[in-house]
Amino acid sequence: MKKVLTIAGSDSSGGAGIQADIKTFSAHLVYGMSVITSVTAQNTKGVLAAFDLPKEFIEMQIRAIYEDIDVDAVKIGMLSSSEIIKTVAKALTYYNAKNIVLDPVMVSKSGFKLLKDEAISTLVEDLIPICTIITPNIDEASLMAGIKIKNIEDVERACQRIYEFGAENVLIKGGHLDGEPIDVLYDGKDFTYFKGKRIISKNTHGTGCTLSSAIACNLALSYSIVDAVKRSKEYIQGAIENSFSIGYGVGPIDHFFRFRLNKNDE
Ligand SMILES: Nc1ncnc2c1ncn2[C@@H]1O[C@H](COP(=O)(O)OP(=O)(O)O)[C@@H](O)[C@H]1O
Ligand SMILES: Cc1ncc(COP(=O)(O)OP(=O)(O)O)c(N)n1
Repeated sequence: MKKVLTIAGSDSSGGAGIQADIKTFSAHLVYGMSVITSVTAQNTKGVLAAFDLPKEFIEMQIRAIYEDIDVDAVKIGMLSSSEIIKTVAKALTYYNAKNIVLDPVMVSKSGFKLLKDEAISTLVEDLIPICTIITPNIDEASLMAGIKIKNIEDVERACQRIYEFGAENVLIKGGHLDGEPIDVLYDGKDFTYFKGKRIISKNTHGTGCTLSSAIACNLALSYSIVDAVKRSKEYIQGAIENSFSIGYGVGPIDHFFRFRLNKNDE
């Protein structure tokens, strides 16, 4: 059984963060584990508050796992401060962690800041260089690359700029550009384009968390980077197609659509 770890924040409403990651791991039939960095009070309407765990306790959780269990891949999500980023980077370097997938979570869809502005440079300097792949959305890529992204040419330039920070691969997600969602992968040499079909749905809570977790699962399952992204893109497409409403705001996607015999299964 492959073993995959998420280091991320908790979403009380279950659509994003640790909860989305663990659901994705289960749907990929890998064994899921978690290191919680922050606890958010969150629902489909937005994030009410976030409470960071002490860095010593985050380090202790990482130690508990790596000193006992062989981790096949690790996905990193919400790390809200420079202090937490440095703690995670140092621990993963110490344990020689492999298959590191970084979703550089900055702001929730509802507009709540999940990463302090002053910590972006720490993310770039301390964490990106140890990552197998980083998966920013358009806004996150714009901020890191210092490029206003409006089209695919801008996406390609941003990929190259972020690659220079030291990640092995850069995947810029195209969900927030007009038209069909195209995600662009750059490995320092070639660009690969992953085209999706835009689904008109208000229920897209946790799409970024889910895509990065699926990539971690597929890397753990020994797929190449290109195949891992291709399979994860197919997975997110199906999960959004089967998204559903709970609450009054942005509802979740269906992590388990492949397991349902028909659409009316509860
Ligand atoms: N409406 C949509 N229809 C189909 N795919 C989408 C849609 N919105 C986002 N995606 C896909 O979901 C993944 C997450 O993308 P994105 O929404 O850009 O990231 P984030 O959730 O981090 O803001 C990407 O693979 C993107 O192409
Ligand atoms: C605890 C926590 N982590 C990450 C996010 C952001 O999730 P993401 O999939 O990038 O997008 P939205 O769910 O915000 O649409 C979050 N909200 N909470």
